[in-house]
Amino acid sequence: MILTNSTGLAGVVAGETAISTVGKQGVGLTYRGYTIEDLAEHSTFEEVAWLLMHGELPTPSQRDQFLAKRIAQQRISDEMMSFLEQLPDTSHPMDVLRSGTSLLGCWEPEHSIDQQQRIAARLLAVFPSMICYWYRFVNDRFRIEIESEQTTVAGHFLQLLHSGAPSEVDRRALDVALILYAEHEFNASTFAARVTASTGSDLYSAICTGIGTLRGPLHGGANEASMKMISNFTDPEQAEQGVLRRLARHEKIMGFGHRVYKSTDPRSEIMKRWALTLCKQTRQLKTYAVAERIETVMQREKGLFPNLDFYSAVAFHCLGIPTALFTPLFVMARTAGWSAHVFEQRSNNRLIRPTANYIGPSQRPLVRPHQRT
Ligand SMILES: CC(=O)SCCNC(=O)CCNC(=O)[C@H](O)C(C)(C)COP(=O)(O)OP(=O)(O)OC[C@H]1O[C@@H](n2cnc3c(N)ncnc32)[C@H](O)[C@@H]1OP(=O)(O)O
Ligand SMILES: O=C([O-])CC(=O)C(=O)O
Repeated sequence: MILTNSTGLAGVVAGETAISTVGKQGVGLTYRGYTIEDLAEHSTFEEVAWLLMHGELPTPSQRDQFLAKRIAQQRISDEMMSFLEQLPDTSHPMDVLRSGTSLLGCWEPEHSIDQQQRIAARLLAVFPSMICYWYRFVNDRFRIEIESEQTTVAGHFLQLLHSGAPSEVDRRALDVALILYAEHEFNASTFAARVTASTGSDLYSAICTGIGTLRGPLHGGANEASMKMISNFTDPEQAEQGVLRRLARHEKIMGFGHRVYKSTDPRSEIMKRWALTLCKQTRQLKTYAVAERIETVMQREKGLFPNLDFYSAVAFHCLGIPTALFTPLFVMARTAGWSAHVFEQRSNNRLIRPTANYIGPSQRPLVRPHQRT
């Protein structure tokens, strides 16, 4: 038996994957052999989702069919709308997505593994509709039309959120963020989803597992937490003092550090450029300056670099996206990666069930209730 005392399974190889490489020798990211830089420059989120779930980039006709299917599958039923309207206004949008996924699993269950690609595509198409319908109902008391002429997830999401077609720059900025968020090897939520899949469970359950695991601030919740922190500061000097005070209290600064990358997160460099473009466009250069100063202070004081969540938060903010919807955007993208991992797990499955090193009391006689003090 192999025993590891690595807390958090750091550095432990927990399986094999052909989907992505993260930080080989501490740097770089590829999806199915393509670098993240090439994909972010020349591809689209829908092509990347196809690549992850099918293993190869789509041909032009496969891509067009996938886009057409996305439009056909973005609808939500009257029952779903009525369910969303009944949720408490105070619900966290991640809880809304997790519950919506569960319900969809009741209404459109996965009866056999042949349906897995169709269900994954349906989830990718329906999440923007689900979250925007709920968000606009709760905040504006307005029942939005779910149909839009947008062919992409990014365009559809922005159109439903803002009740108007996004500019091409805005749509592409979100599209690139979705590409960068789509997949990341055995991160916590993907690994959790694979554990669920390994028991022979259905795809909806694995996605619910992923959403629940992603929600925490040490993982996907960090983009929301980053923005809340950035918003506290009105200028770079105030940001520097604020971060120094937090570090002195041994607090973590959300959006910094990574388990696998050692010197930089390659996705952050791409997202930082988009954040600058969007901050210029919306005249929010002060927000960008605050973010850059936090980056400088973290590098100087802790030798830590921003991860994807940090500048994504700045970019999403400039796109007019409410902070509470930042982590749901991560879900919309990572559903492609989670699904690809579930398919891969299923294709060569063995129950994932490690063992624990027992550190509790040694065997002892039962103390009867009247003897307990
Ligand atoms: C897309 C994503 O999900 S990326 C991750 C998003 N999460 C975050 O941004 C949350 C903030 N970051 C962190 O909490 C961590 O860096 C993690 C969870 C990402 C990685 O954690 P681990 O590999 O377990 O590193 P760990 O938390 O043990 O940190 C190692 C040391 O660096 C410090 N450190 C790590 N990240 C940070 C941070 N963001 N702020 C301040 N200190 C930090 C820790 O305090 C610890 O210091 P110590 O050795 O003096 O106690
Ligand atoms: O890989 C990780 O641990 C976290 C991460 O960056 C991701 O899931 O995108």
